[in-house]
Amino acid sequence: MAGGTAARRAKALIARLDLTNLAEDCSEADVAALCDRAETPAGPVAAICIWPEFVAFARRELSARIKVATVVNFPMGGADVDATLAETRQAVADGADEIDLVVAYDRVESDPGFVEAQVRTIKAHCGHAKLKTILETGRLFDEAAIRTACHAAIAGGADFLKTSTGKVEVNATPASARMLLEEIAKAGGTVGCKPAGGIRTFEDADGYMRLAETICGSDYPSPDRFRLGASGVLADLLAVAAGTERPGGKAGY
Ligand SMILES: O=C[C@H](O)COP(=O)(O)O
Repeated sequence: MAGGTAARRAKALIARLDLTNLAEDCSEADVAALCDRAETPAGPVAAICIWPEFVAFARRELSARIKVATVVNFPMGGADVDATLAETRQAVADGADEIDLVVAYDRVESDPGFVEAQVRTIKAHCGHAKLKTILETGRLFDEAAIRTACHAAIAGGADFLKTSTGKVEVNATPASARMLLEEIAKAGGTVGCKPAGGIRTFEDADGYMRLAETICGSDYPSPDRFRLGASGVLADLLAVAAGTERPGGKAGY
């Protein structure tokens, strides 16, 4: 790949990044540092993704051009719908622009209608906020279950399909992202896609954007339709964008 191309793609990936800190011990100081990092030398990231208790603080810290995303029913996906609804309402009232909902993934195979209804109910209370549905693909039994989860979330009105929480053994994989993108394409290509979890390098990130371009078309992965959820890829993307030495001693482009 030519250097200029890699640098351009790294910048494009930064503009599509949900810069994440969902560490158990995340503090307000960590969120303040995340807000600072979100305005990068290569331009702003798309969003930061943080725990709900930090949404109001982050909204005050960040310029309006960077979205605040938060998580509900996270990470297990097992809370009842009323509890998730309360979390969602509070997050929206606090200024969240995007809600990342863990769907009831353990019910996908036995009762996909429950997942569809869960998504529809939460979506109805998102107001202006976009709803990203975390399918936790690494915990779904097989390809058929992943595709069923996609159908349920899309039917429920999801704005995005997101692969993973980043909290289980198997997070985003090219195979799972491909399934999400294929189902999005079949449904008309308007729903967004967010591979998340375990994305650490420019090559990982760019591979997902290339998949999106291949499956949904070169115009598909705009920042309002394609995101990457990652806590640990920004430094590598910045190094590739700037043509400087990459973390871990990888050769620069
Ligand atoms: O939603 C995004 C994920 O939680 C981030 O996972 P990661 O820490 O493996 O990058």
